[in-house]
Amino acid sequence: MQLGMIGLGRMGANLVRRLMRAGHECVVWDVNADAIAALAAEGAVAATSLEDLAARLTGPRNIWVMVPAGYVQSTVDGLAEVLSPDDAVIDGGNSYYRDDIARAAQLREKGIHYVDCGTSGGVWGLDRGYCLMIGGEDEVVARLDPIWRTIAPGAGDAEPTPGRHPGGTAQEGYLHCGPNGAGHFVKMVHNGIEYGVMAAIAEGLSIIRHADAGLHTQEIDAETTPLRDPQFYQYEIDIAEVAEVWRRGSVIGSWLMDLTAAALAADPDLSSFGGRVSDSGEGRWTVIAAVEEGVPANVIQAALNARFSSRDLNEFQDKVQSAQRSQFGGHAEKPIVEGGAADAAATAP
Ligand SMILES: O=C(O)[C@H](O)[C@@H](O)[C@H](O)[C@H](O)COP(=O)(O)O
Repeated sequence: MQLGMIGLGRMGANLVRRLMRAGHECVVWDVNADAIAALAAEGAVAATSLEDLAARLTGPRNIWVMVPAGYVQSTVDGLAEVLSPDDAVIDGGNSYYRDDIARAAQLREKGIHYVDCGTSGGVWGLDRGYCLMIGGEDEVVARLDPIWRTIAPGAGDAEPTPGRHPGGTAQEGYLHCGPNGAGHFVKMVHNGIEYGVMAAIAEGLSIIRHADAGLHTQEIDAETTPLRDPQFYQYEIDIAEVAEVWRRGSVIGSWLMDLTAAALAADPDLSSFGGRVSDSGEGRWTVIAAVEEGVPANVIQAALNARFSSRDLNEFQDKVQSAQRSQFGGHAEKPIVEGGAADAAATAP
């Protein structure tokens, strides 16, 4: 099948490679001419502009957009000018589902189809395949089935889910979730879950890493809150090895655990990271949806807040709390002791 690809960054380029490996023809365009040339050298058809991309595709055209979030709308606007009725635009990025609904309506006025596709798998997807969460009209989603089937992982050697009625595409790694926006809605929540799982693994490993706190009590001067029971925190446990053993048959073994173990094996102290955890919006949107639906989402919201705190966005409110303690009790902030127990108030009056 023929597909146009706009945006040849890590995700877009690897999608093209995976499609070409399976014999699909890809016509590619990017603002970066080097990225186009690299894929052309691997067999893709190079386009020189949006107009040229459209001219090189046979109708009805199918064009996948894989550009940074801030460029999706301008790309859709540009495509609206060069495409024809029954052509289809697929947004494979992490767009907000409400934007999908608006973009689908915008293109529908010209008879152009819009499909939102949450694409999970990151830089590993070229070989592992990408999990696809799709939103759009039935007919156009069905027409793109050869594309979904190629990009998705397939059933592979995963055992069928016991008790599940066989059939459908979910077992192949792609799912038509509903009308426009539904694909990105499911991907949004997927990423919210991702925040929670990541945070839980990170917190657990940090608790184990600090299980040596009782060995450092002598370094803590009288100004700090003492560790209440230092005899219970005498463990120097290699967390890289813990992450590794958790990969082997444990309940919490997962791809995120695999990646965590790989990161710790490469750099046990994670010294190349500053610990300021970014976010691209998906967690915020998940929490907004949860609030608007009235659904408790304690874990996801806490994980999102932890990301904000990691970037010192809590700094002023924490100063306010220290000021309040100072005001009502004359309490001073205690110094932070490297390697000591967290400044718990367990023994403080
Ligand atoms: O499923 C995936 O492959 C990932 O979720 C992918 O989509 C991306 O790595 C996140 O969007 C990062 O999101 P944050 O920047 O919000 O952590």
